Amino acid sequence: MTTPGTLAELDEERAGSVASDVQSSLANDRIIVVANTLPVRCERRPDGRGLTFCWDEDSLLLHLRDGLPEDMEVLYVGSLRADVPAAEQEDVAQALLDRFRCVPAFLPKDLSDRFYHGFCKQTLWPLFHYMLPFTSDHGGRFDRSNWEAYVLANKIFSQRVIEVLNPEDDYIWIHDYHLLALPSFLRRRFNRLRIGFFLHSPFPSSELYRSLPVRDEILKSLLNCDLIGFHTFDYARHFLSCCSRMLGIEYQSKRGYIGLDYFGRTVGIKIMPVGINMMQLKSQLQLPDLESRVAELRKQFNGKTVLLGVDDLDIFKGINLKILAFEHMLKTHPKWQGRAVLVQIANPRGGSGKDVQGLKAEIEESCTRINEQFGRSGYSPVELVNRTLSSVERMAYYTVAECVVVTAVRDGMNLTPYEYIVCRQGIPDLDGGDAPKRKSMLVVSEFIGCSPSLSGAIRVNPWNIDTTAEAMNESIALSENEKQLRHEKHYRYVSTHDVAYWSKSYIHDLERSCRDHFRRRCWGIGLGFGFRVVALDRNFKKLTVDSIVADYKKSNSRVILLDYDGTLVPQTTINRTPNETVVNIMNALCADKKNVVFIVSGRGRSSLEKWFNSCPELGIAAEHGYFMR
Ligand SMILES: O=P(O)(O)OC[C@H]1O[C@H](O[C@H]2O[C@H](CO)[C@@H](O)[C@H](O)[C@H]2O)[C@H](O)[C@@H](O)[C@@H]1O
Repeated sequence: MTTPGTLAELDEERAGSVASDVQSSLANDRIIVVANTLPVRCERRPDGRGLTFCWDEDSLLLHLRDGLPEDMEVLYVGSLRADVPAAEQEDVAQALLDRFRCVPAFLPKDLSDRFYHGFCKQTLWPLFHYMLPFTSDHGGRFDRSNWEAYVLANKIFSQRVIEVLNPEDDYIWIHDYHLLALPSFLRRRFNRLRIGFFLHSPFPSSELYRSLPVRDEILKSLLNCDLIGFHTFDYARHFLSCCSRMLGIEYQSKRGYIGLDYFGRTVGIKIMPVGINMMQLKSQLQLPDLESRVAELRKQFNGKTVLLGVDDLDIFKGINLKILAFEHMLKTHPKWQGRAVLVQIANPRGGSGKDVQGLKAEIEESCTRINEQFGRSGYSPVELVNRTLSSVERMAYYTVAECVVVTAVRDGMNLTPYEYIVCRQGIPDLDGGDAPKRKSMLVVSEFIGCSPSLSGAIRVNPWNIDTTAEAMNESIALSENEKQLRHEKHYRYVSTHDVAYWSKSYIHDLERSCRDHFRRRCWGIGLGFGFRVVALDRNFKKLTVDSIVADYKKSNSRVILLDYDGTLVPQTTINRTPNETVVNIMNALCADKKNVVFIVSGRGRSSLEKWFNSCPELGIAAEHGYFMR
């Protein structure tokens, strides 16, 4: 289990090495950021003719640009949150490319449903949040057609990438669980492409992950990347143990870097929790609307202590557990009756499936029961806000809240506590009076990615209603001084580990992981007898003999792998024994200390050993690798 200290230390160590040489070597390169959705909002014009677009300022992917070198071009590939009829797609694609450097992937409706609502939301989302998806509630079986739709959708994303790709100069950065199959499609085409991946959701324990029928395909696809990023040490650890148990691939750790060897490449593992966009949040704190909204809320909750929850309406956010814990707190600490209010914002963005409808009904029922039992004139203990709030409204709630409570049963990261801390720092006159005192309190689930980074938060097991109720009581009852100290500690961390810090660190490691792609040279040579040489580089491009000879002379360490039939002897000959020239060439190659030479063949060991008896330095991998000399 990692501690905040060790994670932070690892960050600092790495950040120190985000040196200017890396930044300058990245300048003029281009990065293609691929995610399920583009960081643009679109709306149909009121007259129904065409769409209008603007940047989605709430999108994390939009702000990762802040950590990249200024002159690094960023291109986005992803889908739009809108149905675009086929007749409009070309114009929309052109407009998005020209104005936003965005490349849309249009998926047919049926495919998109089976990809997103099917495999993403019915299989991967529950599994990655520790719920076995193949129970009777979820159809009782693995739906292979949804997986096929997922693969096909990923292929369509890869085609959009390939259309704009410059394989020698571009970096690819793929995001989240929707696109786990994408690296395979890209690597298959471009062996030297620089590919990074970041998983925003949790990666579950191997004991759960192993139940997925397509577990190997997904792991292998991820291993086609050069760098795989996770929010926490635990998610990375689970991934590594899946690779070990399911694929037999072990990792090595050297000077703080973790790597796995896969088909001749080292795949780096990066642990780096994401942060928020400090600049954007700070500028929003200056908005005049915010002040007036804060004043309204202060009036509404005058004399009350506000505990706040801000969650997507999703079954893994533990919203009902929070409401039940609050109810328990009112019972066990009656002094809060009439004085404490839980405001729960339930953002309906998450979806509208059967699960979500059931969850909504359950939450509403709990709220009604608590308000009937403890409410009185002018006091409703639980206020449920069942709509999507603007960022200004959300910030106003943060500003008036004494404590934020996150009881998700699993969440990749969860940035609600971070936003809250910055909002509480931003408004100086929280207490009124002369000396502004900034304070904030957090109760957070131990099952969410931000938990290890927030050492001043009260951590809870959200399934335990009693201890969560106690934590809520403790958080609001703590001394003012203690609340200030915890706030200061959190603010220091959150303000220095923002989204720009995250992307800067990620791209630095991606560059480092890919550096030796261009250092190591690799050819495949087929000798057709009659001595016609066909040499191919890693991208299957034909090479000239001159360029091979030049590279050969330059290199200090060479591995030469030779097939036997069709390479050392003609394919058509009946006598398969190598002639004297071939044996001499083998010995000459082996005599050079810079060379390691192997014959790699499906032939039996006895004939190869006999034929090359006079070449003691020559390696033999016979019988398709079952025998090695
Ligand atoms: O619902 P989706 O469209 O499938 O997207 C899933 C969620 O993506 C975002 O959350 C994820 O990334 C966050 C930042 O790294 C992380 O805090 C969170 O734990 C991840 O699940 C988005 O913020 C959510 O609203 C989406 O539901």
